Amino acid sequence: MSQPIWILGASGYVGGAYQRLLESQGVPFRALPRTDLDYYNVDTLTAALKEAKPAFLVNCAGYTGKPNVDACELHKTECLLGNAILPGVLRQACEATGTPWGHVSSGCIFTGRRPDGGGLRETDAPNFSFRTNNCSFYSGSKALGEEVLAGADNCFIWRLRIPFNEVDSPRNYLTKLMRYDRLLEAENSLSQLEEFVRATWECWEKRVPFGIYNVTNPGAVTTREVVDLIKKSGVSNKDFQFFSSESDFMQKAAKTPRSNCVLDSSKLLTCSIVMSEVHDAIAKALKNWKAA
Ligand SMILES: NC(=O)C1=CN([C@@H]2O[C@H](COP(=O)(O)OP(=O)(O)OC[C@H]3O[C@@H](n4cnc5c(N)ncnc54)[C@H](OP(=O)(O)O)[C@@H]3O)[C@@H](O)[C@H]2O)C=CC1
Ligand SMILES: Cc1cn([C@H]2C[C@H](O)[C@@H](COP(=O)(O)OP(=O)(O)O[C@H]3O[C@@H](C)C(=O)[C@@H](O)[C@H]3O)O2)c(=O)[nH]c1=O
Repeated sequence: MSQPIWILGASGYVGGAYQRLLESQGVPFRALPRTDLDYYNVDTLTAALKEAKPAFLVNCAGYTGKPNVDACELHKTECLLGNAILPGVLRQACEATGTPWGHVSSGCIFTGRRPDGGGLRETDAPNFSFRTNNCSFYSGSKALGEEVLAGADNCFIWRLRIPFNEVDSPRNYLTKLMRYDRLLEAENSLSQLEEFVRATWECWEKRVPFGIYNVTNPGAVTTREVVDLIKKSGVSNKDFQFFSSESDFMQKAAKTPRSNCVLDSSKLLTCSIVMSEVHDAIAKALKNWKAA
């Protein structure tokens, strides 16, 4: 029998969804918190991988900032360690031991769309990063994390983007929109959390080629469209107020700019990994809305 899958960052929002998925599929796994294994130490991690020989490692560990990425502006060391250094440590240890693995990256290393109006692809260079000097510290650190993984053997880079599902929670994009006093009008790709983890797991199950994948629900949605879906569902009938512009948002509610972007997720589809259309996924979450 193959060895259990390892999950780093299993105690987090994304890692929790991974645990639920593997549990539901009866796939043996080990959740490895930092307190049990110092996975930032390349020698410690390499030795542990050599001994346990996991069939696959999923990296859901990273530094996101709480309640949102504004906090990364105040915790730059943690942010760099979790998002830029850690992927390099994992690469070194996984390459040394021949361990296949997947890394949860973020679509927030992009802004806007492609110049031709299409969604940003896996082949496009990040345009919201320290290199382009227009980003939040969080986005810059995630783009560095991808740079560190360029050309890595045996590695998937999965880009998640503003997760949501049907469970009311401060980490859920739908909850955030219902709780913020005022909203930023923007166009974005989003990832339904359970569809994201299922799609990433399918990458490994189907042995699709290693490399970068945009793991977002096909299509794009504006904040106003999401608000309309919320109202239509009856989950909230709040009188939603909007900022007059991005600079109004920056002045009144944010410490650092946000990435608003549209990703093209067709590469995933070419591997026969299907996610539902984004408006449908939001409507479904709202239809099944429940307390945490
Ligand atoms: N949530 C989001 O909106 C999005 C998240 N992502 C990415 O997904 C990954 C997981 O995010 P999410 O689950 O939301 O994050 P959480 O903060 O909920 O969980 C992250 C987990 O990472 C581990 N960890 C390792 N180093 C650190 C550190 N320095 N500070 C804090 N936690 C650390 C912890 O697990 P333990 O203590 O068990 O080791 C923690 O539970 C991150 O890489 C993030 O960049 C990408 C796009 C959107
Ligand atoms: C603070 C704030 C945000 N917003 C908008 C901005 C943005 O479009 C959306 C989410 O912004 P937040 O500040 O809540 O979340 P933020 O921390 O920017 O979320 C990001 O987290 C990291 C971990 C990622 O990787 C990103 O993909 C994304 O999910 O809500 C408002 O409308 N009003 C507000 O008052």
